[in-house]
Amino acid sequence: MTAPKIQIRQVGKTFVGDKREVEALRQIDLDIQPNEFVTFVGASGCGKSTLLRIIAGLETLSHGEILLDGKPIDGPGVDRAMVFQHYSLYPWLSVMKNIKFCRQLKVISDTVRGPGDMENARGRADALLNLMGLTPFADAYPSQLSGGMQQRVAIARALMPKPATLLMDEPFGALDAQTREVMHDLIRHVHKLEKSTILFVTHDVEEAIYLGTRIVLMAPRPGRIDSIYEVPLPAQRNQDMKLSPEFTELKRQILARIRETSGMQTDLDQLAKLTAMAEG
Ligand SMILES: Nc1ncnc2c1ncn2[C@@H]1O[C@H](COP(=O)(O)OP(=O)(O)OP(=O)(O)O)[C@@H](O)[C@H]1O
Repeated sequence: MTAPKIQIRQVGKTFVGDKREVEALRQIDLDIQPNEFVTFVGASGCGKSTLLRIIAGLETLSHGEILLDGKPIDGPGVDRAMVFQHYSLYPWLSVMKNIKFCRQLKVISDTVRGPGDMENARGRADALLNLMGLTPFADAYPSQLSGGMQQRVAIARALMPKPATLLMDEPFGALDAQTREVMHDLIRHVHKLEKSTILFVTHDVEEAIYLGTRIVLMAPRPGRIDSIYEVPLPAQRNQDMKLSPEFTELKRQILARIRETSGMQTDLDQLAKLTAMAEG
């Protein structure tokens, strides 16, 4: 059996403010295998983004440890790339320059690399542009692109340094339903092609099932893992699978569990009681 890509051991995170402390994560234990596609769902505030940010090295943890390829994470690295909901492209750079930007930084910072690497970088940038269907827009600026296209540029830029792990925090949250479907098939294709390990946070349960091989459902106050679901779909997916009984049953189970863990059910019950009282 292969060693896990990521080992999350007893991880806790408490944000300490002037007036109060927030326990964003408590006792998170999870192993993620190389080339897995794990999706994270759960009520708002259950710590999904915090966990991703800790793995990215953008946030420190308060307890426990996270091992990446057996070594503790001690900051950001080119082996991990993060994609956010807001595309955060450089508006003054063309599509091609946005994609190459991160790679250039890596090349400049790495004295062992020479001009040959710049050639490789150009080849990879061209290949990524092609993969994302952006070749005709290489010289366009972000403001000239739709939201879906901007997010494709952001994904291409994240993939440029060949990160083994891709951390995606609601990357398609701002896109319309049709564009999201296209992006879903694209990101599954990227996963297969690049053999990356993907951790993907979403509020959309359908998205979590369609993309993931495993779904981690988190619960809030404190943020913790509530349950883990294996997705009963084949590796090769298509949009029609969303209508299958396995898919709809899993979606029903997960939505019900999110309602239970978020306290929304109690709110709805109370609302129903109040409505009944008001009606007489
Ligand atoms: N920098 C911070 N300082 C203080 N509290 C924070 C900080 N970042 C997150 N939190 C708190 O930690 C908890 C978890 O937040 P986090 O954003 O990780 O949750 P989430 O599950 O991603 O939420 P959402 O689905 O709404 O994006 C929340 O209570 C949030 O208010």
